[in-house]
Amino acid sequence: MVNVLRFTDVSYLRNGRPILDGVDWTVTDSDRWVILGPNGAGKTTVMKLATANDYPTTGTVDVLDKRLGRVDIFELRNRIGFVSSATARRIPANEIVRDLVLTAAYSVEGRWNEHYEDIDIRQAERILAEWDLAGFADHTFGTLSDGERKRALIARAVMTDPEVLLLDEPSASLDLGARERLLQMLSGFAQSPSSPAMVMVTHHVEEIPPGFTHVMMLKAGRIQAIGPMATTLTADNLEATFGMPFELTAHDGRYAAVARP
Ligand SMILES: Nc1ncnc2c1ncn2[C@@H]1O[C@H](COP(=O)(O)OP(=O)(O)OP(=O)(O)O)[C@@H](O)[C@H]1O
Repeated sequence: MVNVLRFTDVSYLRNGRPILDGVDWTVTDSDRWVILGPNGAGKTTVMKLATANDYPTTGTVDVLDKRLGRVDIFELRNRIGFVSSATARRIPANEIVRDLVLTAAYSVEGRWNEHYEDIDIRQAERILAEWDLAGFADHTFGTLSDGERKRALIARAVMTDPEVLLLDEPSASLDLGARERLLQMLSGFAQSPSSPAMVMVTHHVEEIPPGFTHVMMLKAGRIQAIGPMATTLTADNLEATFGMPFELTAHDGRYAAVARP
């Protein structure tokens, strides 16, 4: 078991306000984590630290066994897969989907003068098929639906064989069918022993893919509950995190929560 992420007593202050406070969290290579919490709880800030895009104010963050602040973060970022709505905004609308995935191996957006190896081309084709994008390989990113875009960004993120895959609200804005298709794929990916550690931010228990093993529940920058999914995702912890009582049901590894009257 290898530690992929380790937060030790992490705080993150802005304008004198704690955005994160006393966060202790360890992710090992076989873990699949969900970070759940209301708007403004600090979920995206956790992702910023976990992707080496920012530093804690106090406490320490180790990413892939390297202490932030002491390591060349560019070397580290090549080993991290990250998908967020901001990632999508950086992709030119005329980028060809096959190139979008293929160029990840060379850490550039847009295809320039790289000489691609056959092995990379085969890997890109395999990953496109795995994420149900084979039929879109020659399409441009700008013509894809939201669901197809999300899958294309995940395909790009896994192209480099990252040691951790971080997804910030991957199913936000998707219609029911697109969401369910994405969740099925994420669930399959999460359950494969060859997949990297995964961390996914969401607002909704309905969006937790089966196969995710742990949950961190954040409220106002502090951990409200943390641990294995089965024992930590409870109606009581949801109430403590979201500030209202819920009826929580679980069926075949999927969860649903509705307000208790
Ligand atoms: N650099 C910053 N400067 C000032 N305030 C910040 C900064 N970064 C985050 N915040 C504030 O910290 C709080 C937590 O933000 P964050 O984006 O991490 O929350 P979140 O849980 O991801 O929210 P959402 O679910 O709405 O995306 C918010 O109130 C936000 O306005």
